[in-house]
Amino acid sequence: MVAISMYLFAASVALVAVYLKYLYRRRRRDEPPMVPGGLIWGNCKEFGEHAVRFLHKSNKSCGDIFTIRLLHQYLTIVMDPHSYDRFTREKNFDFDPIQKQVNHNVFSFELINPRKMLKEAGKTVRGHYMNNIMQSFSKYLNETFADISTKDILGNLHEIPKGGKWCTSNLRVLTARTVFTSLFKTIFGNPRPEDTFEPMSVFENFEIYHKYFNYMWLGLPSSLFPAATKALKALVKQPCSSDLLSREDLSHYIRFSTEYMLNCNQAEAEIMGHNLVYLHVNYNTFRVSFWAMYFLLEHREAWVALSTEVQAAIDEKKQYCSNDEPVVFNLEDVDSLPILDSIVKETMRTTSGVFMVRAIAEDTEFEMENGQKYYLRKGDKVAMYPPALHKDPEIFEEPEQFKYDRFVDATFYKNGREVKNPVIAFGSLCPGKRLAITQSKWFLMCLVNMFDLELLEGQSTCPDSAYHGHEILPPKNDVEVRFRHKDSFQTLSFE
Ligand code: HEM
Repeated sequence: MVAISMYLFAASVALVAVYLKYLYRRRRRDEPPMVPGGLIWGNCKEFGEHAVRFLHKSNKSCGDIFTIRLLHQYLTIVMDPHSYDRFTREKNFDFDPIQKQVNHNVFSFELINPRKMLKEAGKTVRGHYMNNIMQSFSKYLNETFADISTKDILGNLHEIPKGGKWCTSNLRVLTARTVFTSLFKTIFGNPRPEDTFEPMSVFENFEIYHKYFNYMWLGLPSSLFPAATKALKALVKQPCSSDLLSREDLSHYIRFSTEYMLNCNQAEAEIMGHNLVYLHVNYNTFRVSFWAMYFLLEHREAWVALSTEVQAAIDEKKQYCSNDEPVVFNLEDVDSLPILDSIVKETMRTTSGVFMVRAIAEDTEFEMENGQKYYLRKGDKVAMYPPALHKDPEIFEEPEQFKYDRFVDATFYKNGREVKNPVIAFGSLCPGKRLAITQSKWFLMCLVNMFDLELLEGQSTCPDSAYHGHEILPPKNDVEVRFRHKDSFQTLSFE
C-alpha cells in the first residue's frame, strides 16, 4: 500500500514537473495576450474544430495579436492585415526551420544549402524560363484535352463521341487527367511506357499521402499510418537520376536540382524525396484548377462571363491569323483579362488553407503597423493565418459566398484603410506564384474555349476545413460532371 502511494506521488510530481516545464507559461510584460485554453491540449480542440471561427473569436476578445497554445507549441497570431509587410520583413521570423521540418518529416530528406536551391527555384520560374514552361504546359494540355474524349481512364482508345454526345467523369479525376498530367509532364518530361512513376498513379498516391500530411509535418512517424507508408513506397519508385538526366524534355529546374544534389553527394533517395516536394508544391496548381472549374460550374453566370471574355480576346486575335492556325497568346494577353483574374483570385480566397508560420529565432520586439510594440519569445512560433483574413466580413462582403467578379476594379478596406494584399494564398515567399496563377488561368481559358461542361444533377462539394494548413484545401467529396467538345473552336497556343 505504501509502495503504491509512493508511486502515485512520484507520478503526480513528474506530471506537474512536465506540465510546468512544457505547458505552463506566465505572460511576461508587453507580451501579447494569451487565449485561455485547456490544461493539457491548450487551444487544440477549438483550433482543430474550426480555426477561422476560433481566431475571429479570439481577435474580438484579445485584439489584433495574441498567443495560442497547440499542445506544447506557443504560437503568436498576427491578425492585422496592415501589419503583413512588417511580419514578412522581420528578419527574426525564420521560415527555414519550417521548410526543413516539411522536407525531413514528410519527404525524408534534407537539402544541403537550401537557400541556394530555393533561389534557383525562383529563377527557373521567371522570365524566359517561365515562357518555356508555359509553352510545354500548353502543348501537354492540348494533348490531354484531346485524350479525355478519346481514351478512358485505363488508356483504352474509344471513338470521339459524335453528334454532341456527352462523356461523364468525376471532376477531380478529370482535373488530374488534364492539369495534373500536364504539370507532371512539364516537370519530368513524358514518362516512358515502362515507368510506374507516371501522372495518374502519382496522383492517386498523392491523394492518399496528402491526407496524413499535417500529422507527419507535426512530427508523427509515417509508420503510424500504413496507407501513407504504402503510398510513399509507390511514390519513390522513380527513374534514377541518370535516367532522368538523359531525358531531353526534363524541366530546367529538375535538371539543375538533380545535378546540384549529385554534386553535393546526396543519395538517390534524397533526390527522389526532393522531386516529390517539387511535385507537391505544383500540386497546389492542380487544386486551384479543380476549384476554379467547380465554381464555374456551380455559378453558371461565371462560366458565361468568362466564356464571353475569352471569346472576345480570341476574336480580336483571329483578325490577324488564318483560320487553321492556332491563336497565339502571351503572358501579357493572359494577364489582361479582368474576369479571369478575378475568378482565380476569388478561388484562392475561398479555398486557401495556408498557415504562414515562422520560427522566432531571437527574442524580438515586434512593432505592429499601428505603432504598438510586443515582445515575442525566441523558440515560439509566429504566424499569419490568411484564411481568417480571407473570411473577414469587414474586408469581404458576404465572405462565404463565391462572387466571380469580386476583384474586378475593386479595393478592400479594414479599419477604414485599404488592405494592400487582400489575398495572401501564396504567403510571402512562394517563388511559384506567377507561374501557378498563369497556368491556372491558361487552363481555364482553354477549357471554356473547347468544352461544354456541366455538373450532374444534385452534385455539390465544399473545401474540407479538416485540412487547414494545406496551401489549398481539398474538397470534402468529388462531384460528377459531364463534358463534350464544342462543335467548333479555335486551337490556342501560348508563346
Ligand atoms: C496554387 C499554387 C501554389 C500555392 C497556393 C503555393 C503556396 C505556397 C505557400 C503558402 C508557401 C509558403 C510561403 C510563406 O509561408 O511565406 C509556398 C512556398 C513555396 N512554394 Fe509555393 N505555392 C504554389 C505553387 C508553387 C509552384 C508552382 C512552385 C514552383 C516553383 C512553388 C514553389 C514553392 C517553394 C520552393 C516554396 C518554399 C519557399 C522558401 O522556402 O523560401 N509553389 N508556396
